[in-house]
Amino acid sequence: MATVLDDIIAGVRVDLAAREAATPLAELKERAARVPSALECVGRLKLEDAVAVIAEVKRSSPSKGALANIADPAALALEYEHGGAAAISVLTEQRRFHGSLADLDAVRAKVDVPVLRKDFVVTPYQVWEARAHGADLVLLIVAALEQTVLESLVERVHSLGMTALVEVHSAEEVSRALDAGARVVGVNARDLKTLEVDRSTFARVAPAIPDDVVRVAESGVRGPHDVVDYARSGADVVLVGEALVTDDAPRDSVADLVAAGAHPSLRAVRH
Ligand SMILES: O=C(O)c1ccccc1NCC(=O)[C@H](O)[C@H](O)COP(=O)(O)O
Repeated sequence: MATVLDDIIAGVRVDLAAREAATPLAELKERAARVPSALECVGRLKLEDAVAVIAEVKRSSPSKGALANIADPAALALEYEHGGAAAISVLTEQRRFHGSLADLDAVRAKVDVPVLRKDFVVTPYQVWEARAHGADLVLLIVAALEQTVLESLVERVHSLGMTALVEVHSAEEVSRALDAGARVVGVNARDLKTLEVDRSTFARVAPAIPDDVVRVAESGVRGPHDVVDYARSGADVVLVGEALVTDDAPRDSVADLVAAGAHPSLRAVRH
């Protein structure tokens, strides 16, 4: 039986075919050559004494439906940046998340911190698109990719100067991510088959991620206490969407998460 992830990817492939027909790869490559180089991300995400926050621009989701009417994604991203976000995640998938490459362009033009293209990337064309639209980071989901494809996509992301955020759900997938050359690994608490969020997934899976790799806890952060819990389980970074887009004061909320991640009581845990 097809999973939610399978359905999402089927739609992504249809939309991708239309974009490939409209914009040849050669044109994308020319555009990619004209945009500023990708920002270095590993150092900005693995901080000495604090948990970094990646704040997400997320209008809608398969699990919750419509979340927020984000008329100006760049303005929201700027609020996040002013709140102390280390990077901005922009969902570019259209059908289920109501995102777009135009959102990525708008955010890229507004903020100075790294920008993540958050999508269901299954071909090199989408990696070139990410770079052509100014992304610094690209999400690659292990569960969505054969190992040889994952390896070639990680290689392509890194060869274009970007950083792959390789998403896993189990220790076995961590091995695959590391074999593929991941330097940043995200453990998603959301099961992409059932859409259930289980925050304890991070604590189970993170020990399989070596210390020199950036550990990202994705999904399920409701507030500062979840940042603290993820940090105690070894997170270097938290990636937060819903809690921020449904908040009236996203800048303050990001600042609260950043402050929680920098709390002195976490220093002993992180050393
Ligand atoms: O959010 C969903 O419903 C979803 C469903 C299927 C695949 C991916 C999905 N979300 C992508 C994400 O990983 C989250 O947007 C991200 O981790 C932030 O999560 P949250 O803070 O819980 O919104």
